[in-house]
Amino acid sequence: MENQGLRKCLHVVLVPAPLQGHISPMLQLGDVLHSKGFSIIVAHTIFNSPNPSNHPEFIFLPISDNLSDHDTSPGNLLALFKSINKNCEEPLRQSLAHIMHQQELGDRVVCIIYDQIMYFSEAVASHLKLPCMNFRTISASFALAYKEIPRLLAEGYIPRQNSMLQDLVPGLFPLRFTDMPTDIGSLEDVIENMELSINTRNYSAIIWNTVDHLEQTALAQFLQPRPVQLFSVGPLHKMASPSSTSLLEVDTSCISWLDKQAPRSVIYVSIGSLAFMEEKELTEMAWGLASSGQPFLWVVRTGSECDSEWKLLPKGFKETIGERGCIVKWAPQRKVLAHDAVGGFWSHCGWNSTLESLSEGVPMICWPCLGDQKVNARYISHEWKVGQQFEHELERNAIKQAIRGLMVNKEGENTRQNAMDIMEKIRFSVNKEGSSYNSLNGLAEFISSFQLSK
Ligand SMILES: O=c1ccn([C@@H]2O[C@H](COP(=O)(O)OP(=O)(O)O[C@H]3O[C@H](CO)[C@@H](O)[C@H](O)[C@H]3O)[C@@H](O)[C@H]2O)c(=O)[nH]1
Repeated sequence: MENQGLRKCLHVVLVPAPLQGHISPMLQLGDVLHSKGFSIIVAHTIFNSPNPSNHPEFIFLPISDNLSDHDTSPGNLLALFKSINKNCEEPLRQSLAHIMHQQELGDRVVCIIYDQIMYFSEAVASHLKLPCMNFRTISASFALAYKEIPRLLAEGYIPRQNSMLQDLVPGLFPLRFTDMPTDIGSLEDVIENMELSINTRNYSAIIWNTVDHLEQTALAQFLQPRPVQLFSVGPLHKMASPSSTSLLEVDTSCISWLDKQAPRSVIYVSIGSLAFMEEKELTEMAWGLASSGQPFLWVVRTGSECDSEWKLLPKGFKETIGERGCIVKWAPQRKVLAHDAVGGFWSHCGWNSTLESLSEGVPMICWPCLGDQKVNARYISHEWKVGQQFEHELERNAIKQAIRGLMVNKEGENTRQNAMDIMEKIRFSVNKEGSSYNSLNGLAEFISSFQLSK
């Protein structure tokens, strides 16, 4: 039962991790909770701060972090997460204590919802005697694979010889050892990071940006042997307002270019906010796209030292492709994937991109780069069968064949049909009485109950 009038005075504190793939779903969660009547406080690091002007309905609370010059390249992520957890606890505690003691908020702050990476928030919640909830922006399938690493180590399955990396992992079908998340840092780092998140399990519930239809089995397995209240409320971008959650400036000019392309003819290429292509890989990708014969929209991210994406691309490429290719630094991805002209997505398989593609019925070519992406790619290609995994060296002929295989050849037709079927299931889950819709209402009731029990 909705009780929006009562909720208006209840404030929920969100603590997003300062990375694009984490901030977006947290702001979307804030948006849907706001639509359920709650007031939203976003307690964010100054480093990679979200843009408050995109969300005038939220209160933004900057937390000092000493992170101004931190590097978000993949090799430095674990160090970044450790710095955040070391530096941010006290500033968050002080900022929240301050606003809670202000007359107008009083005891109306009801709970903290924190990104899994921001686990220092648990100590803050405990200090302020607030309940807290853990928010997951990754797939449950990945979380399960990560959680199983100690078992696989104890049973002697990992580390594994290179020649046996294609074997299936016992108990984790369809994953192979090569898909396992043991490359996030050293194996010790993986274990330490995981221990930290397991040991800090004092949260009242997990909120997961996923869909039961896709991940029910992984979710159930993940929750064993210590079940906890779970709300699977994804894909959040389908339930939130379309306000921008982007940290980078979006180039919308590609939409008018897409308007001129034939339905389902365009291959969209993007590898998210963290991964980069090396110069040689960019060259191969460029000539692979050129020789595929398909129109393409390619997000080529430049480092700050290079002001034009074209400077990174091979000589003669621009002239060769003419109007057939559109290159941008950062695209309005959700709009792009929803556009009729887009027929395929060459993706790194970040979880947000995966959910965004599945929600629009766009089949994928999976080119995972880091972290959870190999697990997602395996599920996309072998469980949901909505994509084809690219496992060759990034070389122009292989790229051309993969693109034509998905976009033109007969083999892509089944993949496309599966993607359309999954799109329908996702639409059903976010509509009235669907699993995510119901889960979101359950979450709103759960949060309201914190106030009643005060
Ligand atoms: O030109 C672009 C490219 C991307 N995006 C958006 O950026 C987000 C990218 O998120 P994601 O696909 O999850 O990739 P990453 O940014 O790489 O996200 C990190 O965080 C995710 C969630 O934890 C993980 O699944 C990824 O592996 C990890 O790299 C998506 O919402 C996209 O819509 C744009 O708006 N414009």
